[in-house]
Amino acid sequence: MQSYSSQGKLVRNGEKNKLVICIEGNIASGKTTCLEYFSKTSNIEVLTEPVSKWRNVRGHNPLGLMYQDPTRWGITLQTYIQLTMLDQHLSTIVGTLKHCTEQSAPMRMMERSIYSAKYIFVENLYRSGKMPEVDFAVLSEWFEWITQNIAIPVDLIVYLQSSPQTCHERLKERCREEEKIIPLEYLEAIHQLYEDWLIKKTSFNVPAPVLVISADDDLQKMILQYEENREKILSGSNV
Ligand SMILES: Nc1ncnc2c1ncn2[C@@H]1O[C@H](COP(=O)(O)OP(=O)(O)O)[C@@H](O)[C@H]1O
Ligand SMILES: Nc1ccn([C@H]2C[C@H](O)[C@@H](COP(=O)(O)O)O2)c(=O)n1
Repeated sequence: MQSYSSQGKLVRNGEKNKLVICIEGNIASGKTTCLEYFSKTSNIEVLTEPVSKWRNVRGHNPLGLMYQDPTRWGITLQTYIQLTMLDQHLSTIVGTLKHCTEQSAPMRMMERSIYSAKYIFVENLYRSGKMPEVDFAVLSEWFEWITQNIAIPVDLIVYLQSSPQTCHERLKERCREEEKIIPLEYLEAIHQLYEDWLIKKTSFNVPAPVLVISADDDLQKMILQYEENREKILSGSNV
């Protein structure tokens, strides 16, 4: 079922009252770990990035191909990521949420968003000279059509702000096959784009208030920070 917003954008039925929180941050900054922690909370639907799809679409691995040859495969991966992120933004809550009551509206916590896919990763490929101008133009046309015609509400962005060095250490520990060739400079470029977007707010539209959590700490300290910020996060507020 669908309807239209006051701006004429397509809206999925029943989506209007649901809080949407996006967890943003560099590669291996701890987003999935954060989502796992909050998945134990009642009434939260957690959506991690569909990385398994990016590694296997009908037997092909666009994530691996992109790291091997970004100029050739960047558009392939990013087109697919844009589709899968849109699918996540629009998907309806599945299954029964733990202890869901009528008084407390269900909440969705997502890893990243269609916005960071474009403003961070596509932008990085383009600025670093690894995405041909025509590929960038086509992706931009798609992104603009989607965001102008479909309501993609986000209520709060939680930015896990971490140093590129920390991410590099964690990435090596996680040891995802495709990512073994990622140099520190790549994480530095992604970090800078995130800072310009969410901290300095000088690059692109920020679709929601931003709550910044420093993410260089060990796991125990991160849990303390999540608890300190729990109320803000669950009410979709950064103040
Ligand atoms: N606060 C932390 N301290 C140390 N290691 C961490 C911390 N948070 C996550 N990790 C580890 O770092 C790696 C990347 O974390 P992950 O949550 O997968 O990051 P992301 O989802 O942002 O890519 C994983 O191996 C994870 O176990
Ligand atoms: N738009 C995107 C989003 C993610 N990636 C890459 C970066 C990582 O190698 C992998 C998963 O990210 P993580 O959750 O570990 O931060 O996908 C990309 O290239 N473009």
